[in-house]
Amino acid sequence: RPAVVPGDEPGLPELVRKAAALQEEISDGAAPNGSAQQLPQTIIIGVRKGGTRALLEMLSLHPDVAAAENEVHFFDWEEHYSQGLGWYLSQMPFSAPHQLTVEKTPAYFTSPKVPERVHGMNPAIRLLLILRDPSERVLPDYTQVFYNHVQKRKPYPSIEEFLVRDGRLNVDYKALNRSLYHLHMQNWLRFFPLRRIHIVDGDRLIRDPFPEIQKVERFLRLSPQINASNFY
Ligand SMILES: Nc1ncnc2c1ncn2[C@@H]1O[C@H](COP(=O)(O)OS(=O)(=O)O)[C@@H](OP(=O)(O)O)[C@H]1O
Repeated sequence: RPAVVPGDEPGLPELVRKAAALQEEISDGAAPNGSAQQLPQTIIIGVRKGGTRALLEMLSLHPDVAAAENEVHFFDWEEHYSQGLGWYLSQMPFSAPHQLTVEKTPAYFTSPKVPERVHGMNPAIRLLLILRDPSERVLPDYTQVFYNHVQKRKPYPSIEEFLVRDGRLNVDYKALNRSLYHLHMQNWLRFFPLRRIHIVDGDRLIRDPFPEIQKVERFLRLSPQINASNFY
């Protein structure tokens, strides 16, 4: 249970006013077809290697969704966060007023400062979190770094050397620590009630994506537009 359950709406009118002012400043009247950049109304916060790219691509099938192509790293990288919401807005795609803007940055889930910062932007935001079997997830997390080293012809320790230290599981190993979902979840629940966080089952998303995507549509209050025939 969250220690603090903030009310949903306080601060929102102020945010909307700020965002409108920023949009005007940034889009400079040059937006195509009356579209504009909007701050995201939903964020895929993680987990790294959980299937975040697949989820974003699937969600992009919906005509009322506009997705930022790249990982923005606004709330977790100081050099971005220090530039303020205007910078964040400038990273968003142009969208029609009825569209939802979404960005995905998997590192948000495990960055302790991020929940408070996201809450500061919009306490009513809807968060998407895709999780998969935590022990399986560690492997691609290790493998990505391993391959980076191989490409540069640099040596890299075996995964066993990272996972076990002094005969015990090494929870300080980053790839393993990211799989300790309950620890990271506690940070989010201090700022957001559980009903604001929709958890996608990443293992099911691979086996049978359509039902998982239908749940996401309902959570985001999108009309049901994605079909079973979109998946083959
Ligand atoms: N439908 C579908 N299509 C393609 N890939 C899928 C899909 N569902 C899940 N996955 C698996 O997602 C893993 C990559 O996760 P992310 O996109 O979150 O990675 S990253 O954090 O952005 O680097 C990556 O896992 P590994 O194969 O274990 O590396 C993908 O296989």
